[in-house]
Amino acid sequence: MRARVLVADTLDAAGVERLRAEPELEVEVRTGLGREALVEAIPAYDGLVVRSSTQVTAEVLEAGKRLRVVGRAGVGVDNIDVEAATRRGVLVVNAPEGNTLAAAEHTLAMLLAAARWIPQAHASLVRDHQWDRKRFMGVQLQGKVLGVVGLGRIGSEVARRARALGMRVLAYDPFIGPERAGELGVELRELEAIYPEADAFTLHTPLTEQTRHLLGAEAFARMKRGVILVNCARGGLVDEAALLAALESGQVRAAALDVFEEEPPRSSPLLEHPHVVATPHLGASTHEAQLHVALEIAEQVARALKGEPVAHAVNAPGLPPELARQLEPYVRLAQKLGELFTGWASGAGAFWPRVEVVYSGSIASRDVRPLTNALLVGLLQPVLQEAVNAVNAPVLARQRQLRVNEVREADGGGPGRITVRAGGDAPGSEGLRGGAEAAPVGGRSSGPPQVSGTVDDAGRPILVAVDGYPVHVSSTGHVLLAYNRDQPGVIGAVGTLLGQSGVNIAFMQVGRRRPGEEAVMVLGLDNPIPDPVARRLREFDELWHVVIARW
Ligand SMILES: NC(=O)c1ccc[n+]([C@@H]2O[C@H](COP(=O)([O-])OP(=O)(O)OC[C@H]3O[C@@H](n4cnc5c(N)ncnc54)[C@H](O)[C@@H]3O)[C@@H](O)[C@H]2O)c1
Ligand SMILES: O=C(O)[C@H](O)COP(=O)(O)O
Repeated sequence: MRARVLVADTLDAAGVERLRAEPELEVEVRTGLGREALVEAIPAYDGLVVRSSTQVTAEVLEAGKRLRVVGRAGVGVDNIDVEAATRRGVLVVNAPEGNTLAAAEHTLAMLLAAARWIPQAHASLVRDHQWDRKRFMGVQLQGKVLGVVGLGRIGSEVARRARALGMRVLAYDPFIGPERAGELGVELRELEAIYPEADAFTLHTPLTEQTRHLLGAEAFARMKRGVILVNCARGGLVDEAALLAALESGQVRAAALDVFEEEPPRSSPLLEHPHVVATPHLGASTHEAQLHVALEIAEQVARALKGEPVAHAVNAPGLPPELARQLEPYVRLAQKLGELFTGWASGAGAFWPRVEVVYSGSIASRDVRPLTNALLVGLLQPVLQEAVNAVNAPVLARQRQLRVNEVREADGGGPGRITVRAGGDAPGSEGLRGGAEAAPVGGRSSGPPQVSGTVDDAGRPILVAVDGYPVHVSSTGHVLLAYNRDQPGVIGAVGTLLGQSGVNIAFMQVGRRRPGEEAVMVLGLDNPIPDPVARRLREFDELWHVVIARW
């Protein structure tokens, strides 16, 4: 069945075409759906594409039983309940680069408009037919101080342009280092220190619980009298009631607003104020920006629905495309090892609350977060009813107090190798199960479980060791894993029983350290082992820890 994608906000036609070019996608454009209509429609879709108008609430996500990805054609994801999406395993992707220049240019346009009363003068001349050259006295920007709050993509481009206008730029961004500020010719300051210095302020942070009402009555009171405020980021960053009061008192000379706490703003007194310059959330509205974000999001939504790695995942670790391609075989390997580990470990009824993953060889020096995520998917999926994926696996692991400790062994070159083993201290972790040390719950006769794998030149996952015993399993399918006593007749007896039950053995390997001692047996099977046969295998005296799994 083809995956269905709903485009719920206006998206450049090129983006819709890009999605429609995917043969396995069926795309529908239905803009302007209200809350109820969206909740009713969403169960039929696997992907949803929005801009800032559609509210992707927990209710929408809950209703979207098939939903796998929400694409935001733009930067801000404050209209998407990312937490709810993560809990439900829905990937959220955005297109953060396509509209940077549009938003930066709009910010400058708004700053200049407010400094020179351009919309007010235009309305006076064109609408009221007044030739009034005294009322609209402006202020010069050259030599003035601009306070930039948030020196990310847009803030940086605004700072560059403000510098070109001859402004001194002071910036507040706790997550940006002085080197970056230095490159931009910007001075980093605490916000408090910028208040009394800046002639104009411009906001460029995301709207989060930390930044909501970042500028309120107290902040306005500390600013220079006659300051200009520009907000082309998010309405919620400013306490609008406090801004209105500051405009009325003249503390704020002018406010240039592209965004509002409520959009569209219903009967906001700010819109009536003569010192307000306003646009209806047009920061990203250039042909160029819309084309870029539409193509960027279409590409990512298509990739996500095909199960391919994406560049701008908001709620899962993202990787640059090249690195993602290189790591892809190891992602598959990590998930397979996770599944096998869970099967092997639970074979004796044991539950291992702590797991250690060791990365060695060429992958040891890479960003291994996607691999650990894939491992979590593999560890959890066999024991959970709900669908587990790279988005919700960390949340589900936390809920189940499963901790994975990453260990990297020096990169000695050669192909990457992943070993998953029981135990290992998760740094900073609380004691598990009432403070007990990492220990299996249940019994196991053959020591802590451990599985290791690598990938071959074709990118196929290879199982190379079980509990430290060397094996080499490359083909995929059903496998039987067991410990056996290394003595004549055991392997033959297993083969006979399986043969009599119609189970064909594709290959057989025995990993042993010394002849005559215990060994690990791995059998590749063309068909699954029926339960009664599995039971009889478990009754063999010379065979123990019999596990039927998939590789
Ligand atoms: N008006 C529009 O149409 C329009 C268009 C594009 C983007 N936006 C909005 O502009 C904002 C910035 O977008 P961007 O692409 O530059 O994002 P970005 O992620 O590149 O930059 C945001 C910056 O804010 C900083 N930041 C986060 N919390 C902060 C805090 N508490 N105090 C100070 N700085 C903080 C981050 O460190 C980061 O550098 C977003 O809110 C986005 O939604 C609006
Ligand atoms: O965060 C963004 O990208 C902007 O606010 C643009 O929003 P829009 O896609 O609704 O124009």
